Amino acid sequence: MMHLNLLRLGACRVPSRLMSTKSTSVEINDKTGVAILSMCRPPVNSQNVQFLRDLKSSIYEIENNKSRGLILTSANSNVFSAGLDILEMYNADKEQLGTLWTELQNVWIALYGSGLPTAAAINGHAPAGGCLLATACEYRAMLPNCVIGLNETQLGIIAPKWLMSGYQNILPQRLAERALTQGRLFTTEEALKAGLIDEIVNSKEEALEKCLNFIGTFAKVNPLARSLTKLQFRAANIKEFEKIRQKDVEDFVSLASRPEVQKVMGDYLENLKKKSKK
Ligand SMILES: CCCCCCCCCC/C=C\CC(=O)SCCNC(=O)CCNC(=O)[C@H](O)C(C)(C)COP(=O)(O)OP(=O)(O)OC[C@H]1O[C@@H](n2cnc3c(N)ncnc32)[C@H](O)[C@@H]1OP(=O)(O)O
Repeated sequence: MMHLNLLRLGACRVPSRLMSTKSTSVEINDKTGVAILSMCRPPVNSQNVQFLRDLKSSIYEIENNKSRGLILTSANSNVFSAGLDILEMYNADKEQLGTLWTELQNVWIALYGSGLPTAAAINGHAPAGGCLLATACEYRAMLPNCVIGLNETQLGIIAPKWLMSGYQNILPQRLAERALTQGRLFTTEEALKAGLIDEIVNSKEEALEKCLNFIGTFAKVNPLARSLTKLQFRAANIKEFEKIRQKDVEDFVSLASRPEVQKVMGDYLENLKKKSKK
């Protein structure tokens, strides 16, 4: 209840500090100390190089400002994030592909490895890279009638191990393996049943409130002890990722630049465009 009141106050009277980049905005409520990081790259928060750089710098800024927690959400009305910007991968040269993948890695490690309590207010669809961001957080509240999941195999591509880490942290091994091999997109209701999200909410405001309440559960816990404990759970995945980081970029570039993969991207884009014009 106290957190709810603080949130309400935050909407009107409590001073808050604002920071923004071209495609993100951050509001830190001075009373709660919690930062709300909104992704705002219309129409679907697709992840291009600039967007990923903005996201990374906002995450580090929040971390360096000693905020009490980070809530990730979207400024768009029905999409949390549509994942990697396929337009930026299609017909791109190897250098551009390498840069895109490096920036995706940078954002993931910034969020997954953050010592702060992190929560995702998933106010829209979260396929592929959108799911990656949500599952890098510690808690998820999601609106009904949306989808979330790692659908890479449906696109004929493979999500590398680090990209599956968040998923594997959350889902039982058997379920994670099945969902990843099927490239399954879960509806909100299925995601709750599977444990991929923590709560279904009726509005973005309620999602933010639930996230704030989650972060509030650590109010009496020593922040350093909390953070080190969290990172102990994540250390093996982070270490594994650091070992293969450069090779992973090379593998991605080699896969994504193959003519048959480029053709899949072109066809996929065309279908997306046809669908959006209907
Ligand atoms: C595809 C092959 C990639 C091969 C590379 C190898 C990679 C290996 C590891 C993989 C790791 C991450 C992969 C990814 O993240 S790939 C991206 C996967 N994303 C998706 O499959 C989501 C696609 N989008 C949707 O399903 C829907 O857009 C939505 C998110 C459910 C929202 O639906 P909507 O009805 O609200 O909006 P819609 O009309 O579909 O779209 C509006 C406009 O946005 C364009 N658009 C949508 N998604 C993307 C995207 N990911 N990249 C670029 N552009 C996108 C869409 O085309 C519409 O544009 P326009 O209005 O027609 O111009």
